[in-house]
Amino acid sequence: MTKKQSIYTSADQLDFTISDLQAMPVPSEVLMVKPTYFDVEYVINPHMKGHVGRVDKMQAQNEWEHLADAYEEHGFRVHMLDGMRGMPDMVFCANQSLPFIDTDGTRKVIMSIMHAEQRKKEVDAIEAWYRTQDYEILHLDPEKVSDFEGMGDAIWHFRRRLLWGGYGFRSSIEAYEEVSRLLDTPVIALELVDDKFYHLDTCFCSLDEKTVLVYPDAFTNEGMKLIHALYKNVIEATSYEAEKLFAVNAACPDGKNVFIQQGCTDVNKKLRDAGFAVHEFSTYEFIKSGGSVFCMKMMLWR
Ligand SMILES: NC(=O)NCCC[C@H](N)C(=O)O
Repeated sequence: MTKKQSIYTSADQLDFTISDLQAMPVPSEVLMVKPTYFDVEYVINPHMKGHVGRVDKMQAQNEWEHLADAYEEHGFRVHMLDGMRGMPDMVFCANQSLPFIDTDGTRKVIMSIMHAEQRKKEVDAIEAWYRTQDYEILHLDPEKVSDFEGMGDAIWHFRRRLLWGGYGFRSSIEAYEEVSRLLDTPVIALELVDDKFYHLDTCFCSLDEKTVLVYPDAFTNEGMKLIHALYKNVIEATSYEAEKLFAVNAACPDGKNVFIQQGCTDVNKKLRDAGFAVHEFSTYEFIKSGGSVFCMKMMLWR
């Protein structure tokens, strides 16, 4: 596909369909950061309010282990990185980077520029791990980009070279000009309008090439038009399940199996009706910090 434009912010700019885009392999490995030092120590999103010092560490460890086991049971190799003292949010390892595989098989990663001061030092810790993994490491120009929180906001279309990029709270739209240039990939930029859905991964879950799970009120009308223009099936979560159960912060690592927080009855029925297998997990301790299944891992290519 010859790209006329790299960043798309409205549906009338679209000059391609999904089938015009190059294919991208599905990741086969997962990075998870152990929750040893996970806690709620500060408030940088609305979900953390009232939860400072209230994490049940033992329960968090159990929840994390069940999730890690599930990736292994589904055939993914899981890299488990030690958490670090003083970095209570490092366990949300979707946020410090955006990995990528090039058309020639080169593995690259763009390191984040965290918006929250409290989380900035996590990026060096994750970068040090990528250095042991033969990834080409790329950095955004801090003169041009103030913030970009990796796969919290930048989500690959399943199996296609197209990036969906949320902006407004933790990442700025300028980041996507840089990301698009560095990865030579078009980006659909979606403005986020509700601070309870401060990362794209709280309101947009790419399930397969044709299907996405969203919480519509987190987007502008134009954003929803873009989503409907490129996805045949748009599954919508209710406000209760999206906000209280983080239903949309689910993960569908293989286009078939959806890993999701327990109790999302309405979304689960819609997922099953659409042909997906649903696997429920308790992530209540992590929801206290504003995260759930999706942001507790990073998908990687081997
Ligand atoms: N949604 C995500 O991608 N990550 C969850 C991050 C939670 C963390 N307490 C934060 O506010 O940055």
